[in-house]
Amino acid sequence: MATSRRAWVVWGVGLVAYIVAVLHRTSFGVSGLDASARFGISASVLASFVVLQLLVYAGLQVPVGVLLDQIGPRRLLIIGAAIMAAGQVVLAAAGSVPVAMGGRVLVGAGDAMTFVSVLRLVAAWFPSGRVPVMTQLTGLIGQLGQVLSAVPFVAVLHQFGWPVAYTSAASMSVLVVVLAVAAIRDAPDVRAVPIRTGVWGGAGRDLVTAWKHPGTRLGLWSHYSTGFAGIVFAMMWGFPFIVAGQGRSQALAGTLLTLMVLAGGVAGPVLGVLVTRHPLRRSWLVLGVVVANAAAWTLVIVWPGQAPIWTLVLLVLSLSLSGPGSMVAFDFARTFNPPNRLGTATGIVNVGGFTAALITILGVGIVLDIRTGGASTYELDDFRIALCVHYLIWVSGLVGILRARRLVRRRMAEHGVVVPPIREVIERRRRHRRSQT
Ligand SMILES: N[C@@H](Cc1c[nH]cn1)C(=O)NCC(=O)O
Repeated sequence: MATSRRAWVVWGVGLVAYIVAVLHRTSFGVSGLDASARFGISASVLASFVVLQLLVYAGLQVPVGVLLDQIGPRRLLIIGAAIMAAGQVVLAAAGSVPVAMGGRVLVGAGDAMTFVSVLRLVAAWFPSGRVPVMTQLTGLIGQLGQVLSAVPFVAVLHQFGWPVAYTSAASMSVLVVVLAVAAIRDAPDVRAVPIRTGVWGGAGRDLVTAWKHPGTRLGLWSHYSTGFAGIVFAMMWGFPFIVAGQGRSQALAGTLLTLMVLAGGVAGPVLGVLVTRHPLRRSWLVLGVVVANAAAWTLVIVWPGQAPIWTLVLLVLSLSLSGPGSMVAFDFARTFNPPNRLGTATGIVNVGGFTAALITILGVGIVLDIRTGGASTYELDDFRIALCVHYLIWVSGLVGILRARRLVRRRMAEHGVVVPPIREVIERRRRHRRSQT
């Protein structure tokens, strides 16, 4: 299947929808100080907005995935954009914490519908060999939304104030609705992807079948183990750790976070190409990302006293693999499930990283609170202990990956596909190379 011009247009509009979703997702974080002043709230209440939003996002992934298989990506994307626009309008007008939280719930709900819809469009419109790279590019370019919230959104906020900033963010989603209505179709040949509009009876069965396939669970555990570390660092604890824990400047913290996004821009396409070239070795890519993340954090955590800058650079370079690594998980969902169950399977996979991030953000916060007795004056040693929550996720994730991988390989062997152990492959290649010299 060749890629048509229409495919690029559909992907382009889907991508704009995802960029705008990431803009909405991150807009509250960048207006934290203004939010504190506007609603008179403390840092912990502010953090609870992030937690609530992640909770709604993660909690809706499975129902949204099921819905995607029923109504198709075009409609779901449009509904998601409309809900996010409503959420940002509510926030623009909010004068109290409960109303503002209601706005964030709507944003989290609409956001939950966007990424899975775009991935479904990618799978439907692009040849399968191109899907891993297009998936990586989608995840990668989507993060531009974070830049849009950090720069133009903050500029409008400070120039024209809270209501104007949030209303203009809402208007971006109205634009997405218009573009999606005009340009998006579920698939090149709608009959090629059976969207079972109105057939809800099979949804529960699909959910069970998708879950029962070990390939879906391999995706879930892969997303869980790789995706969370980057989210935790970027959305919550990276900045405070560098500034309050490591005693570095805010400028350096900002530079390191930017470096993480830029390095992710290189890592994403590289991982996409590796997945295309070595589809039977995807789990090793995932395991490599987990080991790289854990090793870099361990180095920084055990370093006596303030860690040198090069270790912090190494940490953010390693964490830049987190987002792209988690995209490999969606490839498991895609290749182990038929198109009519892909939304459900993608939703299940996407629960992983966001749930793990939620647990870690809360866990680190709780340990910090216990250590400091609730005062928000954190020392390096407090962070050292609190950040160990990461290991719980890595260990449980690795167990999940290895168990699901064993079941996947057993199932593949039943269908005549035997994946030779990596040691055997390396040895075979070494012997082959020796015989040629
Ligand atoms: N892994 C992320 C996206 C990503 C890719 N590269 C950096 N981040 C993911 O799972 N995204 C889902 C979403 O809704 O953003």
